[in-house]
Amino acid sequence: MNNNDIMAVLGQFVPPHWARDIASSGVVRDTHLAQDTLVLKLVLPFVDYQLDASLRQLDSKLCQVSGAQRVEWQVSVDVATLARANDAQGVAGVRNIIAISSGKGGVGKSTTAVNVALALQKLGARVGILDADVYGPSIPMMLGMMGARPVNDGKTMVPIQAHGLLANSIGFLVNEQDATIWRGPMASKALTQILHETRWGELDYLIVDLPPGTGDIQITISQSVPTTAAVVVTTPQNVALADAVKGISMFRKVNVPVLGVIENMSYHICGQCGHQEALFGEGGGSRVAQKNQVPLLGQLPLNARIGVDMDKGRPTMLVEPDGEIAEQYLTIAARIACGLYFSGKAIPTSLYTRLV
Ligand SMILES: Nc1ncnc2c1ncn2[C@@H]1O[C@H](COP(=O)(O)OP(=O)(O)OP(=O)(O)O)[C@@H](O)[C@H]1O
Repeated sequence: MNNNDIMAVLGQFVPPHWARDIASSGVVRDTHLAQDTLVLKLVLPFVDYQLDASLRQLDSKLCQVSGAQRVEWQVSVDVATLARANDAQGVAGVRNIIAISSGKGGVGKSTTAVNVALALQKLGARVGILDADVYGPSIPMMLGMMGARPVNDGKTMVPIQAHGLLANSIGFLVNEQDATIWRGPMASKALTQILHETRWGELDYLIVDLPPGTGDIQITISQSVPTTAAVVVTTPQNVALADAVKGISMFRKVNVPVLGVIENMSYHICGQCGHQEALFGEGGGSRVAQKNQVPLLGQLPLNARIGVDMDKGRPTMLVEPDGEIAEQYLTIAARIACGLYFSGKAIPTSLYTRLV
């Protein structure tokens, strides 16, 4: 067996969502023949969705060049730490922080943040979620954890565990009325404290649900969280799209890379006849994405079940894990994870130092 022939086959294949082919992505750790089986060991620095199926397309070619009868793919994940925006110092144990934002309120940013976090987890990552929406923390409700209180030893907090996610929110710590009167610097100070004083353990991705808008408060918070990259959620209405553009430019001003745009409530599917209708116009999200040279990461339907279930603390990813909507969240999560890796610069993952 000639290894160069095998790498040549792998070098011609770019899996969906990837920016480079398998050979030049540096993920191939070992190739060897075990009797009539070609064993290929890959270690991915990001989580992916449905990679196995696409790798299978290479089997016959690989058998041809290696003389093997079958191919065994051994794929595992060790998520890389990517350089943070502005080379900011990281949070102990947290490899990557992804901010989810929206220029406008009520577009489904928190709904998307929770479902994307659960999707990343389903793809094999260790995931946390930080509710930075100081003026309307909705993560406790969306995770079905209203009234929960993180255990506090005076210095650090143990995050709330919900459906396998580690979560913290201002909503777990103070009354909503108290938070809403905070001004920008106080809100961002409180948030920085929560971020650094939570015992996150080891996380591959920490999803941060930012407050909606593009004003001073959002800028201060974006700068006080050592973000790796951001995602902008919008709906297709013109007003929301205009604010999404503002969101993208806000992140660019503070040098935070934007991984792409998610269009929520893109179209409505009639519960009776299945008819699909673009209630708020078509193509808005993709126009914004194209114009600003970022990918459109996905389009989610306006679906009463997403809203009703979420408001009861039952995210769609959990209620219908094998449904069409879950599949869309999984694809979006894979695009985010791949985009983060291929657009960033991997840095050494520092050893987890326990906060004491
Ligand atoms: N795709 C969807 N289909 C139907 N309902 C949705 C969808 N996405 C979100 N919703 C519902 O819309 C409402 C607003 O969603 P959410 O709280 O996630 O928005 P938001 O952008 O985070 O709002 P804000 O930041 O202003 O608090 C919620 O009741 C939620 O359940």
